[in-house]
Parts: sequence; C-alpha cells; structure tokens
Amino acid sequence: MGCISSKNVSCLTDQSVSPVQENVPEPKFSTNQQHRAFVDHSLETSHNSRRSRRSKRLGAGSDLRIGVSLISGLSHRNVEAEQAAAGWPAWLCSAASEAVHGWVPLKAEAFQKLEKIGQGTYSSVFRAREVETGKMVALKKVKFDNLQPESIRFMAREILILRKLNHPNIMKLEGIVTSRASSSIYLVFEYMEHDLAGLSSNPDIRFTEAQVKCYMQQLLWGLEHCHMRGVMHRDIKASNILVNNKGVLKLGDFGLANMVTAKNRNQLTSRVVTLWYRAPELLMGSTSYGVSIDLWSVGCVFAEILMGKPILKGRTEIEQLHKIYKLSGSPPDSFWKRNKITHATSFRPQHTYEATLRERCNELSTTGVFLLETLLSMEPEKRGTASSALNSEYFLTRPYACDPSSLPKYPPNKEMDAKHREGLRRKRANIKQRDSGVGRKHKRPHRTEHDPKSYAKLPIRQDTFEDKNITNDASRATTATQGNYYKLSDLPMTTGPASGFAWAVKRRKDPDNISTLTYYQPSSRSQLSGTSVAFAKNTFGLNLKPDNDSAWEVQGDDDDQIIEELPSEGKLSRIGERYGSLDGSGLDFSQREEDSPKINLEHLQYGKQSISGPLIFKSGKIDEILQRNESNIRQAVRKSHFQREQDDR
Ligand SMILES: Nc1ncnc2c1ncn2[C@@H]1O[C@H](COP(=O)(O)OP(=O)(O)OP(=O)(O)O)[C@@H](O)[C@H]1O
Repeated sequence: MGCISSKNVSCLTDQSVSPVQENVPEPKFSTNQQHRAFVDHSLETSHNSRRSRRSKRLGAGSDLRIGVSLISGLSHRNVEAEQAAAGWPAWLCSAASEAVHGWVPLKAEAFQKLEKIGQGTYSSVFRAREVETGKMVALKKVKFDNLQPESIRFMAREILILRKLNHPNIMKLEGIVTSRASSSIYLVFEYMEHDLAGLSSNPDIRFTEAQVKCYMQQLLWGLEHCHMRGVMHRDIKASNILVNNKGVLKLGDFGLANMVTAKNRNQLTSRVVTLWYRAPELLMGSTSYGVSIDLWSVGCVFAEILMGKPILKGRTEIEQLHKIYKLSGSPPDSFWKRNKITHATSFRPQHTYEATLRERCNELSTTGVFLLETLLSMEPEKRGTASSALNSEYFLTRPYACDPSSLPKYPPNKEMDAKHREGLRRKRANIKQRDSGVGRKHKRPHRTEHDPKSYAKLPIRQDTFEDKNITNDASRATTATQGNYYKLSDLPMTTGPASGFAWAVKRRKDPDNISTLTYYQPSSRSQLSGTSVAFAKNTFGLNLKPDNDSAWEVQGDDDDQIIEELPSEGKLSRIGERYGSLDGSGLDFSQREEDSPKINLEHLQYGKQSISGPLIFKSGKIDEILQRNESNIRQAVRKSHFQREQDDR
C-alpha cells in the first residue's frame, strides 16, 4: 500500500530523501524464494540509496544515525523554520525534527474518526475513514508530553524506526496527522481487521498446520527485515501482530523498538517486552542482549497460536522465570558459568526441571517441536536467527504454509473485542450473582485470558531505582540488605481486598510487630516468590515459608484481584521504561539505556504524583510505605479511569 492519497496528504514530499519507496505497490509472495528475492533486492536498493543519500548530504529520515548528524550539520533554525512552514508544530520541530524531515503533516479534516479499536499503554487507536478515498485507516494517538523534549524524542523514535522499515509484513507508517497549533499527533496506519491475540483466543477458530506456518512465516519475514536493518522490536506479542482480511500479517507497535548499535550493545534496559513474552536473560537483568530476545517472543507467539492461549503466564518476574524453567528445563551448570549472571544463585532453581515442552505440544509435528524448542532455548545464541528459523525443516516439509489469500475471512475478533466479550460475560455473571444473592461481597470481575498487560506489566511498575546499579529482583534484595533499603516489590505479594495487598492488610492489623508478617495464604492464589522469601529473611529476619520452588508459583491461571487495581501504575512504569533511556541529547540510538537519568514521571500527563516513583525506603518504616503505596494505588486507579474517559473522547 502506498501513501494516503496525495492530495490531502503527504507522506514524503521529497522522494530523494524518502526512507522507503513510497507509492510502490506492495510486493506479494507466498514462497521463501520469492521472499528471498525481495529481501536481496530491497537490501541492495537500501544500500545504494543510502550511499547516494550520504553523498548528497540529504536523507535525514533514512539512516537514523546519519540522520542525526546530518541534521546537526544543517542549521537547526532553518530546518525548524522549514518544518514550521510545512505545518509541523514547533514543539516537534525543536525536539525531534529528524523524525518528520521531508514529510508534511496530514490534516485532521482529511479523516473521519470512527470508533476506538485499540488501547495500548502508550496510545489509543481509532478506526477512521480517509474522506477523499473512503479508505479505512487506523489512527494511533500517541501519548506523550509535548512540553517535555525527552518525551517527544521517545515518541519520535517510533516514527524514525517505522520510517526505516519497508516490508509487506511490517506495519507501514503512512503519515502523521497534526497541525501547527496541535499538542498531539496521530500516526496513520493501514487498518487491520484482526490481531493474533484475538484470533488465537477465539474458541471457534482452530488453525491448521498450514495456516500456522503461513502466519509464522510472515511473522519471521517481517522480523528478519527488522533485524537486517538493525532494529530490535522488543515488544513482540500476539496483540502486536496484526492480520488483515486478505490474510496478510504485519508486525506492529514499534514503541519500544531500538537500534542495535556497537555503542549501546552493553547498555540496554532489561525492562522491555511484556512479561509473558520476555526472554529469560531479560528477566535475569541482562543489559547486553541482542535480537534473540525477539526470537524468544516469537517462540511464545508460536506456542500461543498452536495452543489457543499464552503459554507462559507469569505474574511476577521470578514466577515467569520459574514457568520458563518448567517449560524449557532448568539450565545446566555450564549455563551459569558461561553467562556470568550477576546474582546467579538467586535465579537458580533449587530443583532440576526437565523440559515439558514436548508433552505440552504433543499435537505439533516433530519439525514444529524442534523449531519451538530452538526459539525457546534458554541460551540466546541457541535460538538462531529469523532467517535460520525460516530455513528450518518445519517450513520445508509438508504441509507447506498456505497462501495468505486462502486463509478464511474471520469475523471481527481482536484483543479488544475479546475484552469486550469478557466484559459482557462478567456483567452477566455479576447480575446473575446479584439476583441470586450468591457470592462474595465486593467480588471483582475476572480478567480475560488475553490481558497480559495488566499483570504482565505489574512487576516492573516500581523500576525507578535510587541505586542505578540495581537491575533486578535479586540485586534489589542484596542491595537492600547491604544498604538497609528495601523495595516493596521484593516483599511477598498475595491477592487480597481492594484496599491493598493481603499481606499488607495483615501487617496493618499488627503494626507493632513486623516479625508477625508471616506467610499469608487464606484467600490467596499467589504465593511468595523465592526471592521475596530470601529477601524478607535477610532484611527482616523473617522466616517466610515455604522455601521450596513451588512457592514461586501462582496457583492456577486465574487472575489476581489486587493486580486488577493496578493498570495505570503498570502503564506509568511502561512509560518510565520507554522514557527511561533519555539523556537529553537527541535521537541518538546508541545512547546508553541502563545509565539513563531517572525519569521524572511528574511531568507526564497522568498527574503530578510520582505514582511509580522510588519505592526504596529506609527499613523500619513499613507502615509509611504501605500507606503511601495504597494511596498511590488508589490514585493510580482514579487517574486511570479519568484517563480512559479522556482517551475515549
Ligand atoms: N493498524 C491497525 N489496525 C487495527 N488495529 C490496530 C492497528 N494498530 C494498532 N491497533 C490496535 O490497537 C492496539 C494498541 O496499539 P499499539 O500496540 O500500537 O499501542 P501501544 O500503546 O504501543 O500498546 P502496548 O501497550 O501493546 O505496547 C493493538 O493491540 C491493536 O489491537
């Protein structure tokens, strides 16, 4: 698909600086050979055009690093003036002019905004009709603070990365809607009817092996393109994989994506990827990971479309890791020696786990199991690459991947629709329960299967550290012990009443004696994490039994009531993550992420309270923390509701 119609619009006005070949019909291919030919050709074109752009000293939008230096070579004032004349808002030109270089903004009147079709952590997505052509598009309203250059620059990073990519299996940015007077922007994408989360969770849809191969192949083609262009996606999950009615799959949401550069290789943040899809090295706090984290996520998606539900649904980082061990087997001794993991002892399970992947995927062909095992290897280097996955036996043996056009036309069913259905189901269940007078007081609704965001994002909600060296649960625990500091997230967490964590409620009832803070189980389905136990023991001298591995696990796959209360706190922490790599020096993709200054959430649009701010306090002030935390939770919930109302407008 080319640009939005050229009259209203305007993607790239200057074709010589176009980062992508605009207005070129999208290539279609259904075999690996056709795809390979496309990749070879596009890489060649890209290298040639880069060379010519470099020599012309133009082309800021295409090669991001070149872009930055070229822009800085030009007079910033001139560029800004030119962009302002083109209709871009001043705040955007001054903070991230390279993101829109060579483009002119689309006008809001060119689109008729229809219903809301998606709600992400950083965005609200609407279906819209392009007035002139009647074409359906998706308008993604990105959340950021236009008064904060850092916030603008990180929003702009998504634009720059999207402009760098050009592939039929990658969501293409078709334009940007804004105006000189506007404080917001909308990214314009082709409208996609489905996402893989919605399709795979639909009990009426069961994919054949040829269909699974078709989706997986398209996903891997798209990912191969990203990796070849040096882009790590860092948020691959079923809901970010969109599918249209022609059976074409596109990888979307590049909001957490980053470039792989020599400079940033060892300085990335580990707080990326939604928990259920997060690779073990990230859970262990790695800051020097590579594109193989995306392959792990692809493995999780592969299993999800085979099984109809996410395969690794942890609620905390440590529980996620434990579920991984149970699925892929605990790593051998050599793993710990070779990978030199800080605080390895905290991550090592007490028991050896045999892999259970084969049993869980017993309907999958041998070649499929082999590919899945490869993608879900504990050791990043054993996961291979997107290209090696595409060349695996799985795709080369019968039944071959079907042609996308032969895929059925599914009824609308996105992650969002699944949530709607779940909402209706809950309402009906509540009414029934109320009418029959059965059930607990204040019973909270259950979360849909496909809502990893709420709890998947929970564990990383408190990632603003006093000590920049603290990068994971284990190190938090250690530092806490040494420095007499602790974090709330290191304490045991159980389900409980809306007013706070169950253990916290129990603690309040007995405020004088902290050592009575024992393992709290009654109404809970979640239990203590191993790290929490060790931490509590070290810090408070508490004996928080049980001390076996099963304590890591949340019993059952059902939801956790208290976590239900926290979406906006999770949201804030994701914003913290996203903006956590700022150094105020512009859109330099090589900048350190791990060392970045703490994000000041106060300026974000959610309010002035530092909801997910530092939660490291001197020990002995537990009541203060509990109170503060509970009031933060309540505020976060109120703000989340308010924000949702605003977003819906
Ligand atoms: N082009 C599109 N067509 C149809 N729906 C879309 C499109 N792009 C996004 N959506 C819907 O909007 C949702 C949110 O979009 P997106 O994932 O880009 O936002 P985000 O704020 O980065 O979300 P997240 O919290 O998942 O990181 C998607 O899950 C999807 O259902």
